Amino acid sequence: MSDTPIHLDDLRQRIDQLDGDILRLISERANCAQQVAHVKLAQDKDAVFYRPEREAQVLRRIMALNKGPLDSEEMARLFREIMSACLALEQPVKVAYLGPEGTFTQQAALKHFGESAVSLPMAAIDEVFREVEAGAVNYGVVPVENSTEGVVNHTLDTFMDSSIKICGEVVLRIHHHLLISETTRQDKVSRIYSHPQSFGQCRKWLDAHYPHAERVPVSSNAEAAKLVKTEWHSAAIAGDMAAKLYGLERIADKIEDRPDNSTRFLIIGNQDIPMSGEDKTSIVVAMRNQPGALHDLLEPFHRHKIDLTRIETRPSRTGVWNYVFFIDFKGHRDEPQVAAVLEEVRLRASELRVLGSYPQGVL
Ligand SMILES: O=C(O)C(=O)C[C@]1(C(=O)O)C=C[C@@H](O)C=C1
Repeated sequence: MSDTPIHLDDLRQRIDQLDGDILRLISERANCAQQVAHVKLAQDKDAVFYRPEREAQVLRRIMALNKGPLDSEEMARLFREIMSACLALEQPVKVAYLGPEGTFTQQAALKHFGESAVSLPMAAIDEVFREVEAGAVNYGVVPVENSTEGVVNHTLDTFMDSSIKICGEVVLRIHHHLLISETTRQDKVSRIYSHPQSFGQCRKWLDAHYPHAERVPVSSNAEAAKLVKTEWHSAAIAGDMAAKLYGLERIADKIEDRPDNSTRFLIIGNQDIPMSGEDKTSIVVAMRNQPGALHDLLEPFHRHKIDLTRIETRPSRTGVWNYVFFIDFKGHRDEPQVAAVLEEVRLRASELRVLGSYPQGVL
């Protein structure tokens, strides 16, 4: 360290200079993105502007290049927003999510697409699927599994009746808080509203701190936050977005039982996504009802050394789908190894649908 004193004014002058440079470079980048849009349109009048595989590559590269002092996730988040704004210049992306406003699903949508995306709340998971299928929005965001509470069955079931594709995934750390409004008598809380999954994730904390409060399940955490506004003896369990949206006070922070509590969301769309280099594939398979069916199904994955990341069984809802398995694994359907496994599985199964190959979540 040199002994020369550092002056605040000098540092601020340097920051002003750097901000000027950053501004110029971001504008140059935005100009490039506009030119990309022209090139895409010249190639195809129905060009798709959002390219998840490219976005994943950009973010991964930034994280690899980063030398600090900002941590790589923080840096990638900044670039996430720059890309989101650049994409909005090409064409604003419209995203439906499981609402209402203030849900974790909205937070996941913004984390994945950035703040420049237009996000639209839907009342139910099926509605998100329908809006995407109808082309009313470009993409949808739905929850699929939570590390504490397990799978969101409704999302998996909806895939069985739909031709929608999976275009991406995003994992969100879920922090729950106990929230009250300005009219709540904090010492008189006798009722707590939340989504059933959130009650499940905060069970031990509630047993220890509010064993006698009535737990009232509602359709979303945001709905819970809204209800608290009108009742002086009630509290809600919800996340930061809902707390901010309804102006509630946090009286207990991060009350989830497991500190690593997280939820995985899927990005759904009508598009096949090219390889990004680090991808996942999701399939749904129906097997004939016979002994050894599951072994037959999994054996090719084992032989080709393909890494399974999840397997779920759902009851079949038609005669054809005796056993239905939802399987996620590492790799892209265009990789020869993966293509070979899919071919083998197709021969053994009574039905196979590839729901999508997509970049593994980066942020
Ligand atoms: O490379 C592209 O295809 C672009 O449109 C540029 C860009 C970017 O800003 O880097 C913007 C949007 C896409 O989703 C991916 C990347």
